Amino acid sequence: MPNEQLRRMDAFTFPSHSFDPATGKAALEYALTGPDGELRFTEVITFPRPETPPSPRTLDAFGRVLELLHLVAGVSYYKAAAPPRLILPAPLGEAATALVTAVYTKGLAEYAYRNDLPYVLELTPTAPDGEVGEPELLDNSDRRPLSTVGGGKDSIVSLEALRRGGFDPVPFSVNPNHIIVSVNEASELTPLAARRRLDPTLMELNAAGARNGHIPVTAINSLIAVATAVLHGLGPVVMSNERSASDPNLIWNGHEVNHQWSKGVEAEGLLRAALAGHAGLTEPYFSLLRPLSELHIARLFAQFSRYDDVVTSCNAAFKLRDPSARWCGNCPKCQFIFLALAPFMPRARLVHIFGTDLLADPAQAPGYLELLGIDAHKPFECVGEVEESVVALGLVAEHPDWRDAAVVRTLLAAIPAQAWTAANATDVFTPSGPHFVPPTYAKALTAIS
Ligand SMILES: CC(=O)N[C@H]1[C@@H](OP(=O)(O)OP(=O)(O)OC[C@H]2O[C@@H](n3ccc(=O)[nH]c3=O)[C@H](O)[C@@H]2O)O[C@H](CO)[C@@H](O)[C@@H]1O[C@H](C)C(=O)N[C@@H](C)C(=O)N[C@@H](CCC(=O)O)C(=O)O
Ligand SMILES: Nc1ncnc2c1ncn2[C@@H]1O[C@H](COP(=O)(O)OP(=O)(O)OP(=O)(O)O)[C@@H](O)[C@H]1O
Repeated sequence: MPNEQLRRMDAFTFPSHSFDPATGKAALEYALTGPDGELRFTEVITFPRPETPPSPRTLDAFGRVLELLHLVAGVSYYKAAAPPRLILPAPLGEAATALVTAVYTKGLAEYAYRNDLPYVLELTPTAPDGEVGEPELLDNSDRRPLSTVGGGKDSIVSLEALRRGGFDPVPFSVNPNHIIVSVNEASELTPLAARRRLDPTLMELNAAGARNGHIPVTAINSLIAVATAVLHGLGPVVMSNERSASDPNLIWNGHEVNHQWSKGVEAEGLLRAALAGHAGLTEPYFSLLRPLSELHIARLFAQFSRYDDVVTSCNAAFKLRDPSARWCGNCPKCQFIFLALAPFMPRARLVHIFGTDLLADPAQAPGYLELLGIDAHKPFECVGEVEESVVALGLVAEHPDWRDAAVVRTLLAAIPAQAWTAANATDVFTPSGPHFVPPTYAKALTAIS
């Protein structure tokens, strides 16, 4: 479909969704509609099937989570045209409406900013009038937790914290690639996995120059994880989203633009409320690492060496097409994580993990200046706060392995005195800030501290 037709699309709708318990397949249908006709998409999610057939009650709760997933996963297709109207298929309660509205506005804020579509930040979904049935309560909070694994250091810290805290976690991933498979193998835990297949039409539209951009993928993965936990009679989904994920990159037209919005604490609260209000789940989902800074998590990760040959946080390794084998060694996320881990491990170990020494390579200095807040805004990537980078730089400057590294010398010469003052005022190693960690799970974090 030519791009002019796509740009005339005036509504995005959710025609239907279905689930087949015999195959574990859910089909989520979407449509862009406009004066030139309709463009349909089907996303297919294949859930792992439980050993014993789920009860009607379980299937009812699962179906309600699937309703939320249907609405949230539409962002991938909405963004190909960004029409002004979002038309929901059925009446929706307050908490679920708040989640869906936020996912299409705050979750798409970076996309709106980069494509210069300010109205996306103000989208208001419409739904047919009608009563919304109250869900039956489902309390699985005492069952084994499902702990998501993304291949990076954060999920590894959670997995190990849960294990040491005696929680017997089940690792879970959506579309696990070779990195995630290797991390799971290194953990020696038996994982569950779901498959997610985007409609191939989306790739054709992208190739033809349709609108494209960042989407709140963590909200989608989170709901797939919660649906899987419900289907398998498991307990809460444990995420590994840190404190700094809630920090915006910039303000645009009076709105916060946060690349990591769906990893932030606001999204976590909205998701929990929607799962309670719409599906009756009492303790469905929380981030264990929420009170911690990235630098604190890096320090905790350093104590686990069994993942050194496999851990990979670089997003380039998770692309659907042409992924890098492991760390690309040249993006803000690689740069940040290298600096964050450097104070807490010998240089030889870190260079082994990354396959390269970023702090010895002068070409990396400009990227580090951005991370330190000296040039431009915080990059649109999963990186920590500017103060965390400054604290890490202060620590490597005193570390015998790192203090003479070329990039460390360059950065120390460039950093203004006020940056040190601001960083000294923040205690990055003291847990703080709002979180939803249930009291029973608090011991998991103390077990690895
Ligand atoms: C791996 C990655 O960073 N992908 C982003 C990239 O996509 P690219 O075109 O380079 O390659 P693919 O990932 O193979 O995707 C192909 C196209 O498919 C569409 N798409 C993909 C996944 C999906 O869930 N929905 C989709 O619509 C999209 O049109 C792709 O072009 O650039 C894209 C455009 O900016 C991004 O949308 C891709 O981001 C992925 C959705 C992704 O998984 N990104 C995570 C690595 C990511 O950004 N994580 C954030 C968490 C943010 C959050 O709030 O959840 C983070 O680590 O900070
Ligand atoms: N493919 C996936 N399936 C399920 N959950 C995922 C997947 N990828 C990431 N996640 C989860 O989403 C959250 C954010 O992912 P993120 O990439 O920041 O974490 P990570 O891979 O654990 O660590 P790092 O920040 O070092 O990359 C984490 O809780 C992670 O477990």
